[in-house]
Amino acid sequence: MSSFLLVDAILDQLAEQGYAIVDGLLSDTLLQNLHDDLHEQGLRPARIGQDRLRMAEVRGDKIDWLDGNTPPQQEFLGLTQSWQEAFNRSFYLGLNAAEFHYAYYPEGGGYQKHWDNFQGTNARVLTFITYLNRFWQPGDGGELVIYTEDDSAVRALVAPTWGTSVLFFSDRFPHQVMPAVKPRASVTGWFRRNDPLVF
Ligand SMILES: O=C(O)CCC(=O)C(=O)O
Ligand SMILES: [Fe+2]
Repeated sequence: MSSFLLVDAILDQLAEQGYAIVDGLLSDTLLQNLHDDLHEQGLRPARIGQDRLRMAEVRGDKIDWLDGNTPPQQEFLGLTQSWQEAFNRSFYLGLNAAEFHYAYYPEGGGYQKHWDNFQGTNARVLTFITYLNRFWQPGDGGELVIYTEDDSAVRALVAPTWGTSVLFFSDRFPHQVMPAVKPRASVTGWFRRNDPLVF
């Protein structure tokens, strides 16, 4: 499927179920270049919440924010701009910013169940993840578990395989990363609505 049709598929799935799972949104070349770029960056242990505590038992990944300082980051961020416009056109979301980071979970790393907004904020509107694990097999763990909005059951289970992309409305779905048997890499980020009146 062409990437234009995939964006349409994402819009349809988001409208119908609040989340979308697609394969092939990014070209194989871009996936490879992002993968190589991730491994060249000096990733740092991720921090939790506004107090920026580091708690490896809650969240085991290392991250590096994309600032567009390499060609694959520039290409990726350009694509996210066009998607942001499509999301705004379809859903009137008023998205006006986006942020993305590489994430790398070492062997055994996971991320306990959480929502993606810090308490008392709702700037993160849409969560986006693309996985960069070429040889992921059943049994390697690291699945993304998306729970129902009332947090009563599992809604979807996503294996973090090469080129799989996931989007969901950040405020609606609690989710979790199961411990990975092998190191697990991704690009993760958020389309945001930053309130211009709040400083
Ligand atoms: O990598 C994933 O599948 C999800 C990551 C996540 O939930 C997060 O970074 O907030
Ligand atoms: Fe999350």
